Amino acid sequence: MAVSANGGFHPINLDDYEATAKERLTTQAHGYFSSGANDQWTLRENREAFNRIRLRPRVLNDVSKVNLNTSILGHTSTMPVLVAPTGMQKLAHPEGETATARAAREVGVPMTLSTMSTTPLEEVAESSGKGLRFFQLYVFQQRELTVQLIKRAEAAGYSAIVLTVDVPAMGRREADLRNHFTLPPHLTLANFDEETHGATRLCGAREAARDGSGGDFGLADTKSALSAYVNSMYDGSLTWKTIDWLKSITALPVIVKGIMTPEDALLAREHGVSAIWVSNHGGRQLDGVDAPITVLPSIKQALAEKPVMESHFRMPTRMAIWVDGGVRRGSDILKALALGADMVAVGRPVLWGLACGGQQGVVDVLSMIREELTLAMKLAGCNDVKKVSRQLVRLAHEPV
Ligand SMILES: Cc1cc2nc3c(=O)[nH]c(=O)nc-3n(C[C@H](O)[C@H](O)[C@H](O)COP(=O)(O)O)c2cc1C
Ligand SMILES: CC(C)CC(=O)C(=O)O
Repeated sequence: MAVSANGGFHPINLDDYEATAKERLTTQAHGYFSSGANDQWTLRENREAFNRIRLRPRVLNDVSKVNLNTSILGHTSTMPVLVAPTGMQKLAHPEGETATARAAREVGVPMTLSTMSTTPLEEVAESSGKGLRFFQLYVFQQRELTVQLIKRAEAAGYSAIVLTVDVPAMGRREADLRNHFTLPPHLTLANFDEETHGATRLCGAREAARDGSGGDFGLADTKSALSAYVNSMYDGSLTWKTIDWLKSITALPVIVKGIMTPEDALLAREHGVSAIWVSNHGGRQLDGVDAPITVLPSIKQALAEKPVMESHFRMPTRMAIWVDGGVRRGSDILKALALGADMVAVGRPVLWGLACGGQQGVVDVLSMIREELTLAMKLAGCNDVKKVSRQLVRLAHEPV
């Protein structure tokens, strides 16, 4: 049980954080954080897919010390884990994104800040100082607004732009429709001001839908203010040329988040991105798609089979692979690394930690992940994340 008889909170795994967070959050906030799209098949599959992957431990390999240090975009992370972008974190805790960023810095892992932050990106940067931060970008129909966001992220010391490409329209999150999701009056989308953006608050969904500048408004937009907002503000016309445009206006590395097929992974590399982020948005967009961990091996293989040589040095171009979705155990991270991921991201567990204990709660969640990963490495006979190989796992269709 997550909460002891005296009301103390003694979590022993990430699910305990989730159970306690549910008790502490409003119905609207918990519904927004936890839910997936439609029947939530993909949301469940993100977890279940990990259960179908078996580990193949080796023994007698001196695991008295385990090295988790990982290089990422020329920086160092104390483990191959990063914080995924999640919107509106002040719904979880009054210190919201600031607490998450400080916690990530304390633990020594990168934090990705969402465009949909309830704290201005500059304030997050200032409060977390030298911590490694990436900025997640949604492209707005107002292109100038998008350019301003990028310039501000550069000026504030973010080290990469993570372009999310799996939200050309809002996924159908039925919990949000049932709860008539909106931001409470004391919170705003803090990266924008009312004058330039016109919608720093998700006000009444019905009005937002009616006032929107474009898009087809359906039932969802009259029931969820977030749905109305996204469908009226985001640019649904993005193409691969958008990557070229983005690269032409920023010198920061560009990461594309939301890749789910080998075809798109190859295209991403052709367009010169620094990393692809294999993700189905935590099961919140298209229900019925595979889990990222399921598609990861075919993406890895396609990239290896068709290497691209850098013209000058004749070296294969190295595009990193990051993955997220349903990671709740240290052994999940080990499986993802074995199947070809360079970095593994966590979304909801960080929100549960934030809801349970603010900055310290997020530190505790990330520390628990580190402890579990270290133990999984030891028990699998691997003493360095750089040495994790494909031989460490067996997929269901492979012989024992
Ligand atoms: C409440 C919530 C808000 C999210 N907001 C964003 C966002 O603003 N931008 C984005 O690219 N992804 C967003 N995501 C997706 C996460 O970055 C990530 O892909 C997903 O949560 C990973 O799955 P997990 O929660 O099972 O770890 C959000 C996810 C959740 C649960
Ligand atoms: C505005 C939303 C699209 C933010 C988001 O990415 C999410 O809630 O999953």
